[in-house]
Amino acid sequence: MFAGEHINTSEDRAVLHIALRNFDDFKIQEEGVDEVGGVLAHIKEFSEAVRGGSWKGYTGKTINTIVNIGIGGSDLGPVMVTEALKAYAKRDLTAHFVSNIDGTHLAETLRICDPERTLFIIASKTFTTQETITNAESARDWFLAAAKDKAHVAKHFVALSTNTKAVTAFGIDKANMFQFWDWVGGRYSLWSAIGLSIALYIGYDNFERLLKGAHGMDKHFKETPLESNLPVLMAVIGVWYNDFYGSQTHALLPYDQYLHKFADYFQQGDMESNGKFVTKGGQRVDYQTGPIIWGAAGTNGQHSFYQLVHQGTKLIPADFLAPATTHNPIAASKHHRILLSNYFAQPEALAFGKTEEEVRKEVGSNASEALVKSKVFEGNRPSNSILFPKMTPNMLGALIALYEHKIFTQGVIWGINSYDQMGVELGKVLAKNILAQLGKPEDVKGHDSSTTGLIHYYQKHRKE
Ligand SMILES: O=P(O)(O)OC[C@H]1O[C@@H](O)[C@@H](O)[C@@H](O)[C@@H]1O
Repeated sequence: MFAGEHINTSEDRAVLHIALRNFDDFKIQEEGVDEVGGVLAHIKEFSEAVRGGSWKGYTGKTINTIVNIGIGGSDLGPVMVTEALKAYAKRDLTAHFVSNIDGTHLAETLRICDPERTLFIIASKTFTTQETITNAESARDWFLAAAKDKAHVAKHFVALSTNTKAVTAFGIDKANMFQFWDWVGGRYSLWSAIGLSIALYIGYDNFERLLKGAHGMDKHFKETPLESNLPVLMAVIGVWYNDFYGSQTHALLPYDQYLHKFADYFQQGDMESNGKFVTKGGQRVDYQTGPIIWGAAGTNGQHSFYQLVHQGTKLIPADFLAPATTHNPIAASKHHRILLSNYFAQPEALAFGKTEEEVRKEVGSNASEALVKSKVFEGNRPSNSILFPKMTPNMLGALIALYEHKIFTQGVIWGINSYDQMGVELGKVLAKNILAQLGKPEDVKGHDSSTTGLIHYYQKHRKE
């Protein structure tokens, strides 16, 4: 990775998100790497103009709302990071994220936007993603219904993409396009121009601190001996439980409300990277690869799915994450102390459980055998605890990079390509074919009886 080799073999590409946060330490040769600084300067200049109020909308008003339109890697990173670093946000600037093709997502967002004061950020590496382009076109129609003149689009639409041709064809000025490169994978792109909404929301200096935090982890990963290398340790522990204990999933459990999108983010980061059954050499693997990633912010999960984690029949390794200091020490930090006492208690309970003997002592000799058994915790359930000083931009950068390199290391051990995503293609092709058949029942051809029946039902019952 650090040598710029084309480790994304199926697409013949280098994998260089590390170059986006390099700050001149590593020597990396690849086309575009020397343009990174220029794009960062563009992000800085633009975000400062919008935040400072010198960038004006078509009626001369300042921008108070940003709407990022993107999906997958062009959405989840900015969503997760802007939530995680809300404590650093410019509170008079609201950020919305529209991703779903379901018109409800855009319609409900536009309902609370003022066209005179809204900036749309069209985020798409390829600029061909159906959801994003359709949402962007509808947002432009909504904007022009108020602004009338197409020339005003330049003040309210910017693009983040590798595809200059498609961006200019959409009508966005080249000057308002923020470039990145094909060696940045979508799910590793929040460090690139895709992070523009982050810079707008928390300020460029904080965005740069995020990059520097990640860079620190990159150096740790590259230079630290394996036995004390954090991403490597997390990777091999994960492989151990996944491949030798048959655990199917891995839970991400942040005890920090600001990290409530962390599991969603790494659901794509990990599952799209390592959800592969074929090795780089084209062999079907005869071992398990990427786990199912899921989770929720503590303590909410405790009152929901932890029952199964503690006493179910599945082994669920989990990461518990928490900040020692909170940004919101309300009630003299009483909330945070309660939160952290739960954070400390859960891994302990999972590891050591509660024996039958302990239960008997607790319930007394009159309790039924069934009651005694139901209160036993077998224990020996594994978890990692990650405790950090505070949720700062720098810390978040390091934390994200830690997981990125864990995923990379696991991919290497499993011999798979963590940087393509062929598995998302089939559904896209089938949906395109079906879209063209939705008009009349007689157009519906070439499907199984279940699919044909469903489409016919829709055609009979739709009211448009
Ligand atoms: O940024 P664009 O090109 O719109 O892609 C958005 C997303 O598309 C999906 O199909 C996946 O391939 C993701 O990895 C990607 O992040």
